[in-house]
Amino acid sequence: MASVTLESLTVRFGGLVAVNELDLQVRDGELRCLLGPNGAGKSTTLDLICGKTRPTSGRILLGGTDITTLHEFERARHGVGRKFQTPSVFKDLTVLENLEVARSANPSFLHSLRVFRTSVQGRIQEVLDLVGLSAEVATRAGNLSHGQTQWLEIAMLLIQDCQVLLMDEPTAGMTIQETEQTARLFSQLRGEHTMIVVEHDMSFVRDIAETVTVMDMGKLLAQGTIQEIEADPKVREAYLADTGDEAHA
Ligand SMILES: Nc1ncnc2c1ncn2[C@@H]1O[C@H](COP(=O)(O)OP(=O)(O)OP(=O)(O)O)[C@@H](O)[C@H]1O
Repeated sequence: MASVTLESLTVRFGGLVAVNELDLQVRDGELRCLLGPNGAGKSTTLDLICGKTRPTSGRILLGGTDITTLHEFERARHGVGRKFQTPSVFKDLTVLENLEVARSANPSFLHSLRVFRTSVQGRIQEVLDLVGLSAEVATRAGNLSHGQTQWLEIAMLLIQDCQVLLMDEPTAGMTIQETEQTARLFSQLRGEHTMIVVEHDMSFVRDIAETVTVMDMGKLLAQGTIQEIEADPKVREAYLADTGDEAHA
């Protein structure tokens, strides 16, 4: 079970309440889009879930387990993976070497046994196929395109068996083709992983969205299908007018 539940989650930075009594429930295997204007608290919410930031109050549950007080590395061991806006791949290593390093960053008992090496290699191949990097195994990560670098970083989370994928603006800087390929990848990951995706690209959100959550000033502003969200006057006022995307709403 990898559902994510936030209960009245709050974090203060001095006088600023960046996330304010946020309640959120994301089902096991769901792909949830998180929208909102700049400074709404979206990235901070991901920081709270992965353990980079500690809440002032409230609870975070993974499945039935309260992970609120766990350190970031302990949450990673529970399968929580975070992809930041700036990719953190090793540029001097090949695609394959990056995946091997990622795999060894989360060693399990079975992983270290020789007999399982073939299955690890099989899994690496499976992940490479999934993210579309099979032809690039020997390419230095520094020579990948921007989109390929993002996919490699996602592959590094998948190879660590992350059940929960927290993605912060995964398509930022991508070409239209790369964005479309990322939408296809996310559709394949849906059902297998619980995903929370912060995005500003509304056409991408329309392609991938099931339920959309909109935040504003640290609070939940609206939640529903993309059609409901785009028709919601509160959302149009607080957010969509800013994205230049209101014509589609
Ligand atoms: N470590 C921190 N210390 C102090 N203030 C912070 C910290 N992290 C975030 N903030 C503030 O909290 C608020 C929410 O920031 P956050 O980055 O979560 O917004 P966001 O919705 O992700 O915005 P954007 O779409 O611009 O990335 C902002 O006012 C930000 O300046």
